[in-house]
Amino acid sequence: MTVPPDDGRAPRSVSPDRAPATTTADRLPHALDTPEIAERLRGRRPAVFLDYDGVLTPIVPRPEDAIMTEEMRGIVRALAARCPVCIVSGRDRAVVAELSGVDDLVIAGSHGFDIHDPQRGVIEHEASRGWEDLVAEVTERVRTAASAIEGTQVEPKHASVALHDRHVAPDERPRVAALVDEVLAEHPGQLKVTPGKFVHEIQPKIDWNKGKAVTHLIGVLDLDRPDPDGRPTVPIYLGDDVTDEDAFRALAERGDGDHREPGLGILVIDPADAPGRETSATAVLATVDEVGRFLDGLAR
Ligand SMILES: O=P(O)(O)OC[C@H]1O[C@H](O[C@H]2O[C@H](CO)[C@@H](O)[C@H](O)[C@H]2O)[C@H](O)[C@@H](O)[C@@H]1O
Repeated sequence: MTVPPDDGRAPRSVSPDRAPATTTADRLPHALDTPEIAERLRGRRPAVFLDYDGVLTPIVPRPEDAIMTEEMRGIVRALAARCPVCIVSGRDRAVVAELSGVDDLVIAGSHGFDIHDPQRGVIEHEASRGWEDLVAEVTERVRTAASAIEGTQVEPKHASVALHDRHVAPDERPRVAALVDEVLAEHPGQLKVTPGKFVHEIQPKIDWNKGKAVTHLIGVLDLDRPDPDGRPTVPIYLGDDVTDEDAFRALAERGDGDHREPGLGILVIDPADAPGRETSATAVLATVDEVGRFLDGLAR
């Protein structure tokens, strides 16, 4: 295992019994270097949950250009032939299916609000519906107001609206934040905003997130039961964003005093870019290429 430089704090381990609740990105072991991950998976089956942007594709200037490469597609398909694989994205699931070119996987789109399994169809849950009119109204409001701010991009989604400001002049970005605050204030208690990479995600204020979606999927897909070879399942979640922390936490909390295998959270980030980033992940991968190598290793 790679041990970060000694600064007086205990080094981070991927072993669940010694893992603190959170750490910082620069203190995480590297997922390709640590034998502890292979150890945790020995005699067990992985179930892999994959965020899309920043994990399966690099972050690019325009959302519509984040197309998964043929190579990554091949790796994901090979992995899906060996174990359960689901994509869990902030994007709409139809968009994930289109950009990834993979339509035979379980996809939890719209931050887990909209889940679909090619075998079971739409997977219902407590946050599946009831917010449609609110989201439609807010999308229109944001679209109209954002047209006055140069460089904004509005991405309407199934259960949210994303207001991108990557191409807004830095001194104009406070106007975007003020617009988001205004919209939230117009719907007291009904909306929440989740931060992302140069994007404000306005969603219904419902206690639902990627962590809850992953936990729900583990139940629906019956992953807490041994597989046909009698192996227990270790869920693994790979993500790069703040919204992925809900999933890291959900997996870290599993197995605490119950019969289930605790999961592994893998943060995809170059720790040099965000050394102080607090995380509940258990290991790190620095790039999308490293994600490919890690998944390729799991698929063999
Ligand atoms: O949960 P994810 O699959 O990671 O999706 C998060 C958001 O990703 C997209 O926006 C981000 O990636 C774009 C392409 O690299 C980039 O141009 C943008 O600046 C990023 O914020 C997507 O457009 C959003 O809807 C997702 O919620």
